[in-house]
Amino acid sequence: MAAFEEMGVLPEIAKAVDEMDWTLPTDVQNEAIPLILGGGDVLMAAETGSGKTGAFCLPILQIVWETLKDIQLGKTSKVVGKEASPHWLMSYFDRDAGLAVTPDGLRCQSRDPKTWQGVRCTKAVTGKGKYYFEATVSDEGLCRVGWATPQAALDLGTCKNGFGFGGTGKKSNNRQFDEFGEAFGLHDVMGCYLDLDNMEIHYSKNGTDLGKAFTLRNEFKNAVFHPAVVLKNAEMSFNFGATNFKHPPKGGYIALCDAPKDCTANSGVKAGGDKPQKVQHNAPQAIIIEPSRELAEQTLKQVQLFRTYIENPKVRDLLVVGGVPVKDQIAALGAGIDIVCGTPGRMEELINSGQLSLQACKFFVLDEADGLLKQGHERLINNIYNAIPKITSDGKRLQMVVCSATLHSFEVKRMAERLMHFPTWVDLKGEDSVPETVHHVVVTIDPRNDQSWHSMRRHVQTDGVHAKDNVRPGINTPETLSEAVKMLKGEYCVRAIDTHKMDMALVFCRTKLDCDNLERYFNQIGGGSNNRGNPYSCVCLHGDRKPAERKNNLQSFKDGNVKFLICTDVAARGIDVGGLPFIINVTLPDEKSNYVHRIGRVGRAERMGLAISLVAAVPEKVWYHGEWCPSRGRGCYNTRLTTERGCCTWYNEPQYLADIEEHLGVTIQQVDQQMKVPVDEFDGKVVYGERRNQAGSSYQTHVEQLAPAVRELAQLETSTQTIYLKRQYGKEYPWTR
Ligand SMILES: Nc1ncnc2c1ncn2[C@@H]1O[C@H](COP(=O)(O)OP(=O)(O)OP(=O)(O)O)[C@@H](O)[C@H]1O
Repeated sequence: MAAFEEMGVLPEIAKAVDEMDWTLPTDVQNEAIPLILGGGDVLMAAETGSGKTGAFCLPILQIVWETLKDIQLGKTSKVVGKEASPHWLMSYFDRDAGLAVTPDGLRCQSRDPKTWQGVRCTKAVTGKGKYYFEATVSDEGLCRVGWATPQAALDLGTCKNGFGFGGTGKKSNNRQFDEFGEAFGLHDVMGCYLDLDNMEIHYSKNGTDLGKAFTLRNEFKNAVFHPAVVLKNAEMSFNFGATNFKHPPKGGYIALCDAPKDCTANSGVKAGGDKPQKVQHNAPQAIIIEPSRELAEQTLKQVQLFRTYIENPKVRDLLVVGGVPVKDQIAALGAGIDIVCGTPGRMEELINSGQLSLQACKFFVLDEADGLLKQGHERLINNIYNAIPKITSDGKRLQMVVCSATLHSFEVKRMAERLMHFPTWVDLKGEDSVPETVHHVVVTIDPRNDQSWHSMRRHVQTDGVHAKDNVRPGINTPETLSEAVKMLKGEYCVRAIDTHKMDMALVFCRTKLDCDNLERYFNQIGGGSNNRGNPYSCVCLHGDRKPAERKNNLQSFKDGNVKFLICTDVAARGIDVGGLPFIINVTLPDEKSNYVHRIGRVGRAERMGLAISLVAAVPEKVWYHGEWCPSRGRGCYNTRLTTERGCCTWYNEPQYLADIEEHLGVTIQQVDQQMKVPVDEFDGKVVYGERRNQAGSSYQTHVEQLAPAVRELAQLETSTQTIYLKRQYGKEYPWTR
């Protein structure tokens, strides 16, 4: 049996995985897949390129398919068993689709803020007797509780057959709402009394009698009465008498579960029966949120590969990202969708407009969660979370999966504590770390020592922050040195490419303008963008490029049509380019976790990779357009500092480097201006982009290194034995000499 199947993965999915050449699960997959399949919340904090995407997509796809299969068959075996249960439970079948019932049948929840969602009990009383049950408000919201005949509308109290008492202090029957008792809310225990001998319905609140609410007309003489509730964005728990009541009834009332056999009736609604569960088309089972369009596309692609052999029913997925016409997404939602993967903005738009319903959602995934929080999406995450029913419509608990290579931030932990349900950390290192397959080095650029910029005839166009300053060789003002850093960085970047004969690399710049300038420079020195032999052929990926261009550029880089992808941090997280050998950081990110993500674009799936960071030894003045900048950078020439209401700041790279080193607990290897990486510095000679050589090329040097220690050990062993023999036998043996 294939390794993935042994973990409980469906054979159809395992076959697809096999065809992707994934013979063994990665460590994080080994831990996370069974946890998610088992129904747990998971925080996945494994390093970049360790296979986290598969670790959540695969089990989610499997559970979504299994649920669809159950719906297709009109039942789930577990629930059918419950419906036939001798106990008094809220019904799985006799309910509105947007209301969820816990597997024990004693708690109901609806998270639909707009419509009422109702449910009846599996059992009922009829004929004679006085019966009691308790309903406790276990989460804020609107609720109406009471008694209903099988003919009643699930929206209790809106037809003649349903009798309800609502939290606003109103009783209702046949749409007539009248003041009664008093309002009730969170934690209040409502006593519901049905007196079939005197044909009356009473209520109590926390043990205090509120009096008679209804007198039942003669037509109800032999009617069947089920406990019933209707909720709007609320939750109630029920006790039909299986456990001790909070406020035991007086006056001859008995618990419903003690009702004599001849006075009880069962619900007529069964699985696949006259009221099949409605499937809401625009209500997917899984919502996956990604911080960028590219990442959302990539994750959905993974789902699509996994579902290659999944049939009958098929699992339908949808990409929900901005920058493309929303009408296609609405049409797809209307036709029926099971898994939605997208970016926060468009997702919010569709949810708020009611086009995307969260009623059937059972998986809420936040990929690159720390990135989403840093982008300011906490409010949106909370809103979505609050709108999803915490108990899914088939009685299971909502599962949350949160992942990133850098999850160890206070914000993520706080969010996890608030939203997740006893999450398990799948965290192989316990801290943010760099995979062994990533070699990372820094090159210091010091224009005071390297004065080649004095006589540069051609250089990358700089970003213009010093346009109004007097900068020229010979005066070592901070502004001149800053301008020199910008000029030198272009040269060092080209030198890194030449030295390592790079023909595929991601190049990270700080701003969109820096990306555009570097792209132009690469094309200039390489003979133009149309030159097929351009050794520096490149495209850009950043937020100012149109979605279609971004998509094409990423694809042509992945396909090897261009050698370099010059990008901002938009491509730092998650982007997976198979076997990418190199990245260059033209400027270090000011956010230390982004360093981990950027360099993690190499060294993925056991391939070796090299990351070179160019670090200025002197401060560099750079653009910093905040919300105070009216154009947010476009055509902005305000070169004053932010402290003077301007849009520039001094960037201190040595400080950022120190922060990154402290965060990772390592000193990053420095290399000289020629950027040669010593071959024995890491684990022997490696070929970047190729698979990691576990014992191959470095084996020889290992033997040489260990030989003296082994010789010493052998000598110690000999002398120990000699001493033993001498002591034991008191004379020298010839072979011990
Ligand atoms: N079991 C496996 N066997 C072989 N390759 C795998 C396996 N799992 C994942 N991969 C490959 O490893 C690469 C990295 O996987 P993935 O993109 O899921 O990493 P990640 O942990 O999400 O990284 P990041 O933190 O950068 O987003 C992908 O190319 C993927 O196809």
